[in-house]
Amino acid sequence: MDNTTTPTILQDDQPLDGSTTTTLSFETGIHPGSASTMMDAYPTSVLTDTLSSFSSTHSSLLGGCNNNNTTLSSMASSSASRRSSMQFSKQVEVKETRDASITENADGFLQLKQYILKGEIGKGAFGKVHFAVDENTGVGYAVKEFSKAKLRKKDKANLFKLGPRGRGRGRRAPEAPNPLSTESSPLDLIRGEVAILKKLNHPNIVKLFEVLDVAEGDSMYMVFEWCEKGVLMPVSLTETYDRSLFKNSECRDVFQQIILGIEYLHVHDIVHRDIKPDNLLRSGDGIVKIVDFGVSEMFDKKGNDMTRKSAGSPAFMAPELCQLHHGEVSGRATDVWSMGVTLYCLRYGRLPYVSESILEIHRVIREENFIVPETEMDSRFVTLIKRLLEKNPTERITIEQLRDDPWVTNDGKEQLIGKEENTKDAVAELTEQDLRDAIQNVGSLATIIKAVTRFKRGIKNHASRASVTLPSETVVSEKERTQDADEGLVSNTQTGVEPENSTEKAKELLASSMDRVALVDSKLEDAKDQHQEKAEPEGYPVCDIETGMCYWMPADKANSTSESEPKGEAKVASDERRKEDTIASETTTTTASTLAPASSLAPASTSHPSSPSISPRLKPSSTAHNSSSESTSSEQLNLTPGPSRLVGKLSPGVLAMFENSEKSD
Ligand SMILES: Nc1ncnc2c1ncn2[C@@H]1O[C@H](COP(=O)(O)OP(=O)(O)OP(=O)(O)O)[C@@H](O)[C@H]1O
Repeated sequence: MDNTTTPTILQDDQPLDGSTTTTLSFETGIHPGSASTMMDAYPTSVLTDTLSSFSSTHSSLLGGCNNNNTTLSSMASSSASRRSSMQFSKQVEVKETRDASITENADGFLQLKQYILKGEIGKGAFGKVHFAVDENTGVGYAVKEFSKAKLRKKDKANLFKLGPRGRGRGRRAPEAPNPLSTESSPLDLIRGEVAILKKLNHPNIVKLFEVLDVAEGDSMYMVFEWCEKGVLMPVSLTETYDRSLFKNSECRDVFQQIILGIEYLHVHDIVHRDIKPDNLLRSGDGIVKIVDFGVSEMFDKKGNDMTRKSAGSPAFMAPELCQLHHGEVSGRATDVWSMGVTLYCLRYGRLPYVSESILEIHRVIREENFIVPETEMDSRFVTLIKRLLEKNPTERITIEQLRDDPWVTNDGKEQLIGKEENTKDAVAELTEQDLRDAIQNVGSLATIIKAVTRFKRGIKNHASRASVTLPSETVVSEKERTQDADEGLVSNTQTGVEPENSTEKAKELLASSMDRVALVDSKLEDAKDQHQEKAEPEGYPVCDIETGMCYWMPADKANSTSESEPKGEAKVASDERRKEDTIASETTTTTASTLAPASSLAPASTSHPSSPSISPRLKPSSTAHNSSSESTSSEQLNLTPGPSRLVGKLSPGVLAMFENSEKSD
């Protein structure tokens, strides 16, 4: 850890670099209406050739940009208003467009609906960020592009890491059924993030206006409020340099805005989990905007913020997250830690903990203490930063306590607006209406119910083909629900089943089953890749969804139950994954004892403690789902179960049914 740099600590009105002129202060006007606006606002590294090519020739278009927030106001007035009352804008409806197209307009710019993409202003992990102007209104936006392929890959990786409930960008509570994750549209890959952003209406949180999927091609887009002044400050993860951008008072003002934004999130049971200067942008009038809710989490139970998940940037991660198998931690407390690291960066221009490698930085964060430069003269700041970067999360300062902190309030002279006013303007909980809207966005309710019905029918048909006996109670209720769903919600009411219950159940089942299918698909894809590389004999991958192992099944061994010795297996599931619920546990309670006799089904012994139950997936001709396989026995279907109760649940029949249902829907 470097401790050689010694930032000069300055009084309230002095810039931290000790200079008398401010190079990038909030008062420094970045004037809208010319391409140089963006040149000033963004580090040159993120401005690409694309941008420079349009800057001179098309400045008129940019000049037409009519952002409401580009009126520059002084820092003093905006911070004063933040302390008395804040301007909460009206909640905007987030539009979803699923069949957008992207074309080149007469001026040579790409056009996405009414948005003219003027140039690249940044790069994210999943694609570029463009500056765009609405051709009708002249308002500027930041349009974030996502590669669907990259998102899918990440989503599948998340399935293994987190289980089906914790997938996607932006997550809902793990225990909650997630009707938003049915992935019937590519937009569902970002639905968690969209669902969170839809709920939020706060001056310090970036606004989302529209999400668009371009059916042809790999891209989809999120249209955000344009934060004209770009990132708050660039932070190097390895360098220890002094970068003095903020006056002491500016530093306080920025931190106050971060507190207000995070308080708003926390009160509404959302943790951001990736607070860092990179994710803090500024609008034209210097208002701090928290962005990037890609790893954020929304909790269903009021006040409960315990999570097992790790997310965020290593240098900003709380010590309790910097260890394997860390168990449940408070999401709110981890956000507060990241705020502490961010404040340290703002004040001293560098990170409190630096290291060349992730493992090392985790160790440093866990075990070492940061250094407060000797030149620091404000004891209030020293006390505050120590309370923020307190290693014990239960002793760490809370947002509530931050409100009264002497440095934050400048000894009470610069109080924050009240908590009630700050947090009033949000939809705190997902309502029934929200769920309905979300479902309508991924397809009509009828389609969902149809898909669930087909799925359940498939399970039942398959179960009977595999000599599986469903417990009578389950069979009856399955039958009832199937009929209900077949006949629509009206007949649900007629049969005494509450529509909501039935719908909820349907959504839950569909989400769970689609998760399961995605899981198997992704495992099979990995296994296929591996074996293609090794030039294995003709065959196909099979997957044991119980143990999470994938195997290569040579074609000639396909029907031989005694030849199912795995080889070349790829271990793909974690212990956590194995603990995840299963389709069986939600739909039927098939047990090993209800399966066909072990003699006809049991595989040869394997090197694994739990012998694999192998379900062929999209197997070529001999066992593919076709009319002849409809009536085959479990043996012919190559259901080679171990003790798993899941045998037969994800066989070709069920999977093919899903594929067909996806196509037809
Ligand atoms: N709303 C916005 N207004 C202006 N510039 C933005 C906006 N959003 C992003 N940018 C620019 O694009 C860059 C990349 O942003 P983005 O959030 O995509 O990156 P990221 O942190 O890698 O996120 P992710 O991991 O979600 O892709 C930012 O650093 C910023 O320069």
